Amino acid sequence: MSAIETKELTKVYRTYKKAPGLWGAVKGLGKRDYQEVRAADGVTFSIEEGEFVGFLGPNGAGKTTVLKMLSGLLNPTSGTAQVLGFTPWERKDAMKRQFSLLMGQKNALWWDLPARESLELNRAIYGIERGSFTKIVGELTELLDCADKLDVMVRELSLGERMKMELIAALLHSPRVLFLDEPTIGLDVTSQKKVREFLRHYNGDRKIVTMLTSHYMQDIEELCARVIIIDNGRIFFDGPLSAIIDRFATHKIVGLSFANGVDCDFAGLGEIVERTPGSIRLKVPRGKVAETCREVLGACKVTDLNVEEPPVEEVIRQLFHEQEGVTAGKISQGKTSNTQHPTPNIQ
Ligand SMILES: Nc1ncnc2c1ncn2[C@@H]1O[C@H](COP(=O)(O)OP(=O)(O)OP(=O)(O)O)[C@@H](O)[C@H]1O
Repeated sequence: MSAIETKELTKVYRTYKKAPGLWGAVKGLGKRDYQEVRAADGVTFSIEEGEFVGFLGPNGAGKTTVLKMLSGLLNPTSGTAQVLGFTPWERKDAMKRQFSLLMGQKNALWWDLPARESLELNRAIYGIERGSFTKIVGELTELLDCADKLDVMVRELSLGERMKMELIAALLHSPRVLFLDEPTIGLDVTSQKKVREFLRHYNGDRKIVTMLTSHYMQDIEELCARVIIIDNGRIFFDGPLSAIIDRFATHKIVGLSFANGVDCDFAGLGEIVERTPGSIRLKVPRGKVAETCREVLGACKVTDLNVEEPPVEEVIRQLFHEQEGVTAGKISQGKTSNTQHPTPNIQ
């Protein structure tokens, strides 16, 4: 059995749509208009023990909603899910002891207490023995390099230090499944790197199932072999990160070097993305690479030529940008984006 399995998992939020102003409030007392938001729409996937999966999508795609259902914080509208054999929204203690959800935008630690006190509270809640507690906190603080911050009030910690403490709190009971919702959000580059290194080490060591959402592509590139991409509540890609380029990249980068400086006219051959006195890099549609290379070699004195794939980060950003354009287009045409669900046009 897979560690996580969902079938047609769907969540429809029903929200009250208030007309503006005082008159709107009065009218709302009598008749209410509701709007439906289909935040997760038939989400189906499975994740095996030990996998580290990136869960990607533009803002409002439905990532947090799915993670909340998998953590038992939300009941679905329909569909099923199993986490370590449990139905999450039944909120069984046995499941609670085996998973953790860390939300980068929310605090799990007491703001006005040192982190150590919150960890002590979690120790009592999970019934962790004093000896194991001391060992686990010692190991995690050493790995995250933050032992000297355990007795500082949480509100006095920097964002990066606080996130390290949040990670320790999330891992104190040695969960088998970890849901991370933007754990590096707002962190400086050094803290992001430290958190990534820690997560890689921890997952490698413990083979813990990890699902990670992040808007920082470096997190995904460095940590996740597999990615699931969601938009408008629907999954439209599930596979190896490396396959994203094959499937979605629309162009390649052709690099050219010249002995006597760049002396050719590149108009019409492709978009120039970089230019130096002796070289040029062109963004060329995938289907035209061979033809472009032939033309350039025939017309210019080229000393070196190479063809590169675009960075995966750029491909994903472009993908999301296009998706957001599609959604914005729908809104501007007067349609409600979340109640109409054509499969994204890149399926
Ligand atoms: N409690 C709620 N009530 C009504 N609508 C909600 C609620 N929570 C989320 N939504 C809507 O559901 C959709 C999905 O939201 P969700 O937070 O799951 O997206 P997300 O992919 O996590 O986005 P982000 O990357 O911006 O955090 C959005 O349109 C959002 O406005």
